[in-house]
Amino acid sequence: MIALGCDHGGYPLMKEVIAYLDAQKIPYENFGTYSEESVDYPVYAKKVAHAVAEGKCDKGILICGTGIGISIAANKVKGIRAALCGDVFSAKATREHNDANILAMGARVTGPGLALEIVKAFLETPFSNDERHIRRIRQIED
Ligand SMILES: O=C(CO)[C@H](O)[C@H](O)[C@H](O)COP(=O)(O)O
Repeated sequence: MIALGCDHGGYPLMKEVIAYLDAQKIPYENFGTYSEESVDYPVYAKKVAHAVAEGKCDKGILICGTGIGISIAANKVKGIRAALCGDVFSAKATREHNDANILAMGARVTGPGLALEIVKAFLETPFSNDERHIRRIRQIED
């Protein structure tokens, strides 16, 4: 189950992400927002981060205008490793190396074609389980 959240700046891209998940039959829970009416991104970052940190959802996708504010907010929740990605290499690497559990993107930065490739890479790439990466993740947690 994928937890979804965005602000008004991220909403146009979130619609594309939802269409992609529907087409791929990937289950999700949408925590909003649900329109382009102005809202505050920390509200949605918190909902998605808690759903992931508490194990109700396996991973999350957060989108705001740049992806910066919403990823900063999500990373305040213990157990969350939110990665702002604007390219496929980073999306793959953050799964393999950081075991990132939330993907953040910027709808005013990244176009929909690339964004969906980033989503695909993030959702399909497993954590490497490499000892050095496990050690570093533990250091982040500490
Ligand atoms: O938090 C952000 C910047 O780091 C996001 O891009 C927000 O979506 C953005 O700040 C919203 O801006 P707006 O002028 O209120 O639309």
